[in-house]
Amino acid sequence: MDWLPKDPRIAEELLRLHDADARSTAERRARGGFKPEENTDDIVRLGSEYLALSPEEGRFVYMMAMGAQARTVVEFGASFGISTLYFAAALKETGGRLITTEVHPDKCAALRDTFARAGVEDIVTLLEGDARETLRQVQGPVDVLFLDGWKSMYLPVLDLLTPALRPGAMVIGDNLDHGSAQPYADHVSDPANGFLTQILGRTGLSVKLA
Ligand SMILES: C[S@@+](CC[C@H](N)C(=O)[O-])C[C@H]1O[C@@H](n2cnc3c(N)ncnc32)[C@H](O)[C@@H]1O
Repeated sequence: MDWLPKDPRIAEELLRLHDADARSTAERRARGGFKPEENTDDIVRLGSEYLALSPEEGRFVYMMAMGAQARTVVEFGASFGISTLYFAAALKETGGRLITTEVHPDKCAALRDTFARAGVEDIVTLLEGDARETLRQVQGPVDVLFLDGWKSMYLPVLDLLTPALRPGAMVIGDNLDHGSAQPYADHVSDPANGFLTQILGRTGLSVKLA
């Protein structure tokens, strides 16, 4: 890992989580990977899977939050908190806050412990439950929206939060190579819907037009 956020408690938690993710991914590969019917939006079955950002992707979302000098970031899909901690590191520097979401109860319990160890409880609010419901309470203006929950829900979550996004807000959609993210990719790729979008590898980077 060539870079980690400078905050020592966040860096230590990230090292632990990346290591645990690598072990869990190796075990899954040894079992033959996901079976086609497992690679679905099945919340309970994937409750022990990290499905997390790589260190490079984590650095990317940190850079986006820092570049935007974000005060409010919203995350759809925390899992065990790897992306969450990269955002929290940036927000510690910008003086901002992060609202994150997770539906799996075991993951929510683990997240609360992680946030305490990393010392970011005052920056991060975890909304436990289905983000399509819990995010209804978000007040704008939102500077950065990160989409990394189940891909078929990207567009409903974006629709829910679009009124709260400030002009120029950034929307980062991970894994747009998944077929179920296509309705979202089509929506943000049409400027008539109020976004300009660049696809970088499998990540969509969109900006909300004024
Ligand atoms: C790809 S993982 C997120 C990985 C995480 N961003 C990271 O980098 O560590 C997707 C997560 O979204 C959660 N999720 C899926 N649908 C959800 C929903 N409707 N509401 C809240 N969380 C959801 C899943 O339980 C899963 O933990």
